[in-house]
Amino acid sequence: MLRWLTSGESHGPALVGILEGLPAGVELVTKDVQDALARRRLGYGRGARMKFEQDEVRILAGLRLGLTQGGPLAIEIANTEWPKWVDVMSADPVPAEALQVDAGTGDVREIARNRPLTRPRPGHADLIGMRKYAFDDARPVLERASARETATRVALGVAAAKFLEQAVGIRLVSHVVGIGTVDVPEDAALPQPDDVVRLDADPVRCFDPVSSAAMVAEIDECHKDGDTLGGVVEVLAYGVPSGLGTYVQSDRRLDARLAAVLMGIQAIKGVEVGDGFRTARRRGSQAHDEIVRGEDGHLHRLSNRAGGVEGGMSNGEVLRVRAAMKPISTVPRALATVDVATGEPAKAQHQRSDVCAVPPAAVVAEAMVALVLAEAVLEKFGGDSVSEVRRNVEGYLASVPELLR
Ligand SMILES: Cc1cc2nc3c(=O)[nH]c(=O)nc-3n(C[C@H](O)[C@H](O)[C@H](O)COP(=O)(O)O)c2cc1C
Ligand SMILES: C=C(O[C@@H]1CC(C(=O)O)=C[C@@H](OP(=O)(O)O)[C@H]1O)C(=O)O
Repeated sequence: MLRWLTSGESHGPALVGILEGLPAGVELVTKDVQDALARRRLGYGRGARMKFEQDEVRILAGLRLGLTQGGPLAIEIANTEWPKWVDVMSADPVPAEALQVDAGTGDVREIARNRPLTRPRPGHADLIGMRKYAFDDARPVLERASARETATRVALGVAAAKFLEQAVGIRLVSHVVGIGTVDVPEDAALPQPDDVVRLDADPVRCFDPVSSAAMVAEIDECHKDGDTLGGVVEVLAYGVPSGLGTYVQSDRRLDARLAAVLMGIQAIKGVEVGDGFRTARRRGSQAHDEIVRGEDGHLHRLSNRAGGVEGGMSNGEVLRVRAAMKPISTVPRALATVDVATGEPAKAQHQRSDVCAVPPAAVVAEAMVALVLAEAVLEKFGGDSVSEVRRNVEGYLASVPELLR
């Protein structure tokens, strides 16, 4: 059983992630996590915070001399901006003067940090979080609802991805297929895992240069208009053996589990497996992936519209899932709201924000797919060490009858 949990606030001293159930013997070093976190910070349209804030990674437990030990992996991601937040986010009570609106310095940023947030943003968690947890200030809501938390999921996802590659040969890659009104053409080439360097270099993590330029132009236009954008990301997993997940119980279906973790990412409002919504508009003869026996004697598909999942199980083709992200809710041209301290109409609170965070959402989605695949691999094959899992995978593949291969 693989399970994970994250903790931490957006402006707290550190985020912490725990991943339990990973076998021993996964090769992992701190730099692997740092590289993935750096990738999550990329993306044209990200706000000022991404420039000055640094993630400081410390692997606290579960790893020794570059190998997982079988115990829970604990990763801390400290925030270099913490000194500015020690009073506002202090775990223990602080003297009232420390929280006064300008704390005596006259610094506008400090005033903004200390001021109670009472003008909830439509589309963010502010209003309902205040109502539900009985807060008169949205600060605690946005601190935990913030997608800063996704840094932890990306860190844990690195460990899962390393396990998948080393034990099973599964490799993942993520990219952006839509921002605003710009979509990558349906017949555009799919990136391979080794294309990650090219994707990192693209301003919007898009594999199609023409679409990428149009996406950048749309972000520029939107920024000028004081507005924000969403889009669509895609995750591909190569080398997934068939038989992960099952049709026998709905909550054990691989597609259901992928959808749940993708929907669990902040601002994701839709998920597609394979051609998803496009498949729904096709006739059956154009929707499914016909089966043929190739010259090698093995069964092959003539297409992969299903995205590598049939009957809730991986079918051995490339796994392909998409997630749709709504536009950022902190809209600079602030939306109408009500100041809940006075009951008066107001403009929603806005200090700064990303204009578009679709590229980092792709990296987060990839991490979540890695975690679910690692969980499904361990469920199907079991094993307490990488070598044991590898042996079990090989044993299963060898046991598949000739005519079903
Ligand atoms: C990587 C990433 C970065 C985000 N950056 C911002 C941001 O700068 N400002 C903002 O208002 N929302 C941002 N969001 C979206 C909010 O976290 C999200 O809208 C909020 O949690 C409410 O979404 P929900 O209704 O899906 O929970 C970001 C989301 C992701 C995944
Ligand atoms: C810090 C990150 O993303 C943040 C996610 C976020 C939100 O509301 O989700 C709002 C922004 O923070 P702030 O409101 O402080 O400017 C983003 O910068 C990150 O991804 O590391």
